Amino acid sequence: MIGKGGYGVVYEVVRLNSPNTRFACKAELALAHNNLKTEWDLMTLLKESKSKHNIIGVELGSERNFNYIVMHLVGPSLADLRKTIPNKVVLIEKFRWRLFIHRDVKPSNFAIGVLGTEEEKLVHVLDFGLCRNMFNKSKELRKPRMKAPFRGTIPYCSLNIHQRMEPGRHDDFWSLLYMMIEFHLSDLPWENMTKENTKKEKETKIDSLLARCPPEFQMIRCYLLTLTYSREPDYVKLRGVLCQIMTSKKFTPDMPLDWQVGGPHDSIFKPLAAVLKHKGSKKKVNLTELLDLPKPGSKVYMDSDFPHPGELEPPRDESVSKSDDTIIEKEGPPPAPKPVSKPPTKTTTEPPKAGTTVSIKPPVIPRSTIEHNSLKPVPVTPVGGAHSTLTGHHSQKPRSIRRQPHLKSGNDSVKPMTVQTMKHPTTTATAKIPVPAHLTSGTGSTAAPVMHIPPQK
Ligand SMILES: Nc1ncnc2c1ncn2[C@@H]1O[C@H](COP(=O)(O)OP(=O)(O)OP(=O)(O)O)[C@@H](O)[C@H]1O
Repeated sequence: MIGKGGYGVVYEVVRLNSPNTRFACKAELALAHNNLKTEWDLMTLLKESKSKHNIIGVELGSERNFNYIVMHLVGPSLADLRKTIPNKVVLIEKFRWRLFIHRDVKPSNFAIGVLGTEEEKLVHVLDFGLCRNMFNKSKELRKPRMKAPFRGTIPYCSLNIHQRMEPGRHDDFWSLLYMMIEFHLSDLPWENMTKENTKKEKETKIDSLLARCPPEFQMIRCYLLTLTYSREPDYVKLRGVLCQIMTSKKFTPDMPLDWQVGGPHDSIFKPLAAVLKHKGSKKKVNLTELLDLPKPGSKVYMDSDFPHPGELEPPRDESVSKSDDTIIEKEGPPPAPKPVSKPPTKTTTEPPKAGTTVSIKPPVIPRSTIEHNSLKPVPVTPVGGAHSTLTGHHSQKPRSIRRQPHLKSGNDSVKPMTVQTMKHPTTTATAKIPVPAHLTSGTGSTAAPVMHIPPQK
């Protein structure tokens, strides 16, 4: 297991007939709304852009009460890196969304490429389960809903989202700004607070936090305050300000990154570098080309280029929708998983046919010694492999809220989980999947979920 989110688990997997090539497999309990299908559709769409920052999906499938995606493996997330690197410096590369908003921008949803490969210089965006298309079929901006259900992760969501306003493109940038503050100052004061207290802190602490950050952070904040749902962010301007932070810190694209050989923390990361092949490792990555930093003499953004809070009241968003093409996203408990008809009684020890199965555990290198018998933080000792979770503190990460199961109680903590064992139908491989308690109690099925990855067509 290499990652765990609020709704599923991510494993490093290998195809049995080619055990040296590793992939990642994200598995989730099948609910009425298949988030992994949304994620898959986005991956497919992004593939067209041929951006090196995309994660390539290999297979989408479902088996009994699980859905899964097999995708290219990446390295540690920025959340993992931040916990590992003492002075917590991370570079943020460019990214731009044209049609979709992510709605869950946070450090654990960005990951560098596999350590020790060319892609360790890239940052990939993960987890498209909450993405939303801002445009309808006629390519018009969808009308904002009067009230939008809470989606995202409390410490990183914007104040608009706290107020249940329709999330827009600027809200992803607010989350990015909170992330940048966190990286710069080591933490956010509201990290473990309730939703209500987090909102208050975000309202009252932002000035004092920004006073301790590079001046460009305040510029970004002032600019974001002028944006609304329908006002498209000026990506060139925002990128210009981000690049300016790089230049003012004297970072250059050819500098070794913190985790690279020759970088300030290579001794921590060297032992974790890739020892096995993974898909995509042959790509060459030229950061100078990719970052395309402004040439000397280009515009330098000043404080005066941005309105100050209070100087420009952002206009309220225009009309809200009465009934339009907006997908109705309900807030409230998710439906119980569909009852599963009798689990198969047939167990066979026949060897799997070549190319037809994917093992749940990589048989080549033992990664960690996690026993998922509770959701308490489990110490993980990385023992090798291209990717490492580094700290193993998955269960402490702030989790995304999709269809929030516990809103009525006003409690923002994550629901406890129980463990179900996934048995591979044709081999003896098993893996334990933590399952949120609200999905196993009551009318839900208690049958052990079974995961079988069908042959690739
Ligand atoms: N392709 C991948 N390769 C390697 N690790 C991955 C990959 N995809 C996800 N992970 C790891 O698994 C973690 C959880 O994945 P993801 O965010 O997609 O799950 P989630 O259930 O949607 O989580 P959350 O509730 O926190 O949003 C990530 O932070 C990352 O460390």
